[in-house]
Amino acid sequence: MRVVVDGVTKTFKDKKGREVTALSKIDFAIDRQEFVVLVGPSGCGKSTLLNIVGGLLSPSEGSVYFDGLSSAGSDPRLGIVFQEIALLPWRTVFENVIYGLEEMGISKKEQKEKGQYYIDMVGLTGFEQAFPKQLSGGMKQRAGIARALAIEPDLLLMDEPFSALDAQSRTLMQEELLTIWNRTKLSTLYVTHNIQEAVYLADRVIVLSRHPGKIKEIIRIDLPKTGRDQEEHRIQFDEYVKQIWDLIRHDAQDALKEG
Ligand SMILES: Nc1ncnc2c1ncn2[C@@H]1O[C@H](COP(=O)(O)OP(=O)(O)OP(=O)(O)O)[C@@H](O)[C@H]1O
Repeated sequence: MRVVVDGVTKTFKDKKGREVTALSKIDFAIDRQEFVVLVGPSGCGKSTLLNIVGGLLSPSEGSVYFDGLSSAGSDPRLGIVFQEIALLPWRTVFENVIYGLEEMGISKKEQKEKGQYYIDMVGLTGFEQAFPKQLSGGMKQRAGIARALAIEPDLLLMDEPFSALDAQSRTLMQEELLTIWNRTKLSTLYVTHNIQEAVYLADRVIVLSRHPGKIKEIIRIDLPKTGRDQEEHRIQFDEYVKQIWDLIRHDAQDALKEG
């Protein structure tokens, strides 16, 4: 799916009833089979923007288009993965993964085939009958990804999906996500505040600044999609990280002061 975000502005009312502009005149596109990462300091509006694209929030101004048509509210063609994966605790991994398929009303046989296919894809084979409380953080995240993929969405939205994981699990999940992405080639919008993660995953990185959230720069990561972390690409990889950090540093310092 091709996504166009056109002139999106979002204002909220703060506790004192004053208008706060969280996002101001945001324009960008996500091409078919493109992995776009939104990066920026705390409070720059990354989650707000992702929620607007996902139809969970409506913009104050501007529009979002899916394949040229104005999007309206939640759309069955979207798969969404949040930081806190809300698996249903009384359902097994398998039952959680097929949740969206049940809602779509497809046959039991197809639910079983698709559910198993995506459970295998995320590396949870053997855990079909486990309950969420029996899973590690990384496994829960895998189950959440399988659930989002099972509906075979046209657009995948991910909001800091690995930020609750320890550093090692996070690295492994990033690798795994790229492997999965290479198989599905889904148009993806991914939010993170982790610059290395952005450079590792993205075709393009959109750097946002804060107060109000605006696009500061869009950077194409001109490295092969797999093996970016290998020695031969290290200098270029580090240059991208530095370039993005230089764009964010000032805002990040301000965010830190404001707490
Ligand atoms: N429901 C809301 N009501 C009022 N203000 C809000 C609301 N949601 C977000 N904001 C404000 O909008 C701005 C952007 O918030 P948002 O959560 O999108 O930023 P973010 O970049 O995702 O931050 P973080 O990295 O800390 O999650 C912030 O100033 C935030 O306080």
